Amino acid sequence: MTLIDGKALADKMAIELKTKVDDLKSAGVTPGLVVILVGENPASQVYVRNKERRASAAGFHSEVIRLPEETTEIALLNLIAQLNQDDRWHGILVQLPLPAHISEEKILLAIDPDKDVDGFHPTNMGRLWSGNPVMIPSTPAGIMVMLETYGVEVAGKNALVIGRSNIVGKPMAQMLLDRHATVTIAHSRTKNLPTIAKQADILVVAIGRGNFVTADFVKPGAVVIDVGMNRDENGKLIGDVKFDEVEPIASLITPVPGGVGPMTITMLMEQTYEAAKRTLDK
Ligand SMILES: Nc1nc(=O)c2c([nH]1)NC[C@@H]1CN(c3ccc(C(=O)N[C@@H](CCC(=O)O)C(=O)O)cc3)C=[N+]21
Repeated sequence: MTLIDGKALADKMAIELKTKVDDLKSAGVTPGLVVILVGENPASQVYVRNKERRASAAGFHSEVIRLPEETTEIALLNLIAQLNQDDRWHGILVQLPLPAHISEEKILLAIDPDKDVDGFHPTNMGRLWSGNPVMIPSTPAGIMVMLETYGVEVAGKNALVIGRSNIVGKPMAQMLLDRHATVTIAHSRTKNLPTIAKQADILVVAIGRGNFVTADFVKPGAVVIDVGMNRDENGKLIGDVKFDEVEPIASLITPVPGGVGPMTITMLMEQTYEAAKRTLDK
């Protein structure tokens, strides 16, 4: 069996989370997650609906604030300031990408780092890179849980991360490094990528190009994690890895859909729960 079933793991963790949330509620705290969605990006609509469903299934207090495309930067900053002060919310998530007239950097800086469930605030990035993670990006966090659950040895292994975004590639590299992998980060300017990829025991692909990784990139027995979310010419969801070709070579591989995506949402929920629990210690 070579498949890493992210959907099944997410469903299992959701049941366990519900129990933990019930206990926290008995102690007087209901985890609260608020998601802000600006504009009409159709892909964002799907993700946000999934988050909403998972949050209410876990027994969270949850709300999606939908704002029109023409919302100004200052209006969004004011809203965030207000949510930062509101004790009902333990997690604040601003769905990316934002419309071009709003600075993502300014918006991410405005979120209280202790409520930044995405872990995108520079304070949280710094905490992660200095070995004191608090809120961490959900996609790589979910990948680490999948590796652990499927018994993948990370220490001493060659890990290659293809993609260098702040959201996936960079935090992924740091989390693998923290678990003692030898980490390489490759990207669009990397030369001889198939040759480098063939050295990897663990290959994480987050480059955003459909079917980019083919059989000639993959060392026999490698663990292949596909973060890609692309649409093919028929509108079908496809990953960055050519699954049918790579699956027979890999020892473990994540499918798209049903792999990394559901675990991303699970980790958002877990981190909101953890943030809510921390308020008990204050
Ligand atoms: N501030 C912010 N935080 C995010 O975490 C964030 C974001 N912005 N912007 C967009 C990306 C993308 N993302 C996904 C989450 C779940 C699935 C997911 O559940 N995918 C399902 C299928 C979904 C489908 O069928 O379209 C799967 O892979 O099985 C996908 C993508 C979170 N993102």
